[in-house]
Amino acid sequence: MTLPAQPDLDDELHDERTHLIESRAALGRMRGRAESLFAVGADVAGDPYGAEALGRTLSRRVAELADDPTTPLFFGKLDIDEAKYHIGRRHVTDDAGEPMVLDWRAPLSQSFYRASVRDPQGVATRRRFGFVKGELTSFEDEHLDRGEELGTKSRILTAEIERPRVGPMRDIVATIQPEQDELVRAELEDSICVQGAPGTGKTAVGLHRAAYLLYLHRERLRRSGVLIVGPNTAFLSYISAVLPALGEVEVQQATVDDLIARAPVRGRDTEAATLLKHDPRMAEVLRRALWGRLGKPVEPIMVSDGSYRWRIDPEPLRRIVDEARREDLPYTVGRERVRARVVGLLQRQSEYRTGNSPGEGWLRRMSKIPQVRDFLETSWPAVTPEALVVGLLSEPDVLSAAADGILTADEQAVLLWPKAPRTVKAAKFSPADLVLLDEAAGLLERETSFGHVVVDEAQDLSPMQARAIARRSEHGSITLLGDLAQGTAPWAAADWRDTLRHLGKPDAAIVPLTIGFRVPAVVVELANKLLPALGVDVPEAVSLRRDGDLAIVAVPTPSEVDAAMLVEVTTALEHEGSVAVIAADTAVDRVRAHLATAGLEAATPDDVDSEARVTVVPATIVKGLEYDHVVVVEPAEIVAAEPRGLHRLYVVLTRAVSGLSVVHSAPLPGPLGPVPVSPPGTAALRGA
Ligand SMILES: Nc1ncnc2c1ncn2[C@@H]1O[C@H](COP(=O)(O)OP(=O)(O)OP(=O)(O)O)[C@@H](O)[C@H]1O
Repeated sequence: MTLPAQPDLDDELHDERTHLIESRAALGRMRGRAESLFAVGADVAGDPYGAEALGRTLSRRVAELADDPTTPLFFGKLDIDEAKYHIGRRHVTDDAGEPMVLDWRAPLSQSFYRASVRDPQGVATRRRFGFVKGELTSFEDEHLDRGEELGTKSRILTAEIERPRVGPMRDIVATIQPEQDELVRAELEDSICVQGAPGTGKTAVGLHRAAYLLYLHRERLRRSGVLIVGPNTAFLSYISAVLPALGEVEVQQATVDDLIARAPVRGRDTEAATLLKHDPRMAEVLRRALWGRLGKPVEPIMVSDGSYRWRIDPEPLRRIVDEARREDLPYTVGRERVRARVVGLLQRQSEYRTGNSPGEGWLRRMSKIPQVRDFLETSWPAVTPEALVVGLLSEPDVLSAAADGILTADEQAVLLWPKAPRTVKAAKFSPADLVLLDEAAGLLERETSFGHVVVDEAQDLSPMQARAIARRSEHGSITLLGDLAQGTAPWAAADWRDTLRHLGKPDAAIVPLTIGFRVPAVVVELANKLLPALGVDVPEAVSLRRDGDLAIVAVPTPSEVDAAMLVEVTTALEHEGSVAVIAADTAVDRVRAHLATAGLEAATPDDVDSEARVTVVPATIVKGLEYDHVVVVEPAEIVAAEPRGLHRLYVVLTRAVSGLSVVHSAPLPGPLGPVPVSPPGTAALRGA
């Protein structure tokens, strides 16, 4: 490793700074050219549609070329076969088109992440740059050709992961680790499932994979789209800046609830009904309820057409219905096919008798005549997802016919609404009904499929939610990210194969990530005590971080908890970085009020741009988030609040980047046991 301390190194640093200034200027010119093209775009495009499309492309290009002066334009350099390549966030070329900075996703850049002494990939020297607020301040060389390799001991990697956290998530392009890079650069066709302990970089990997795939398959994925699914809006706003910083401005982000929100939620369910509605058996019940609506044609179709009479007997009608049914099409598509075939039979009779081919108008008229409409209404009736679900949940006969042999009588009773709504429109759907509506909609019509879907915190997907995502990725691939130990939903997965099956990707590879970049070793050690009680088989996290503090603060009575919390918050505020107070949901208002009386206004977790340094976060929202210092209030209360409370506590205890304080008056939940007081890091037991 070399540091820029000697004169020749200073010269090198100077040269690198010059290259940075010149690259920024070149990027500015690229952007200028894109902006002037954008300005004249409307004039050169031949028609309004062309102008619109061109305008969109050019404005996207302008946005992609934005330069953020606070982040380095390049962060690394490769010395390969005497040639030198700077690696950065996007391609920058000089006026002659010669590369000044290579995009980190370019094939050549892969060696920056993967080359090693054992497999140098032609790299003689790998250089990493240290930056402060966009200013180049240092560099670090590994002369692979001389057997020098730093791995995770890189000073620049250490500085990056120990950096105090503030605000939203940042990209990790400068320090992606080899095992992460393999996932980021996996083929578009490959669906993968990443099982990783807290802070192992799953979210980071998923977002960088999206950016990588968009780079490599730009046109294809722009057409089909890339979707990121996260657990809640606080999480989505936390990650929202990462892809734009990588130049990707068109990726959709949504929660599963957003995806399936086809009706307003106005109703509630019992816990038992919610569970049942998320059960994959409901897919079969709905399927039967829908297809059970088909009727056997018994009447002929007889049509008077001017001086002609056409007739189709029940037998050919039955054949048409049976054949269309066997084709296994979405219900609505099948219905239209039946209509078209019936009209086709009428057309053939007409051609045979008149010797002429009837025109478009005749065909349209025949497809709408009452006889054809009535036939369809009895043998393949029109239905909406809402009508199907309302029928199932409010008509005992419909439910028992569809659920026979699938749901017990008791289960059916749990599902049935006490009173049927007067009309389908008046139905009050619960959140769980929305998964049924989405399933029903998927039976009726095919969803458009994204080219790639990244699903974060996937351990909490119910089978029915997984099916909703499967419908949106039928022709695409998936990156599934999660940690079975962090499963808090009642239907949380115990085995990734089950989730993958529901997602329609049963053969996806399951890949572990085990190096923790967030949580200090002393805190990981505490959280890991919960693992044996969580009932899942996952590898423990191994923290890269030797720094960090843990304090367990015991107070004698509940009334003293808030005061102790305030002391921890105030102490944490003496250091750089964000501070979060995480409490049981029911305690959040009280905690917030206590902070306010001390003059500390606290932000809410979805307000990532807030000036406030302290955020109060309900335990149920904190999944996927991280804060520099975390104060956990009364763990026993967090555990008691829900059936999978220990899993929730595991999530809560693994949010801290530099320090964790646990404040309690009730005994700590069993598995936490005695607290470590020895190195690594510092752990302290405080108490009144
Ligand atoms: N290669 C890396 N270099 C620098 N920082 C990294 C790297 N990988 C991950 N990190 C950082 O570690 C932290 C945790 O990453 P991330 O949130 O992606 O983990 P996760 O596995 O999704 O965690 P959780 O299970 O808690 O949701 C983030 O601050 C991220 O930027």
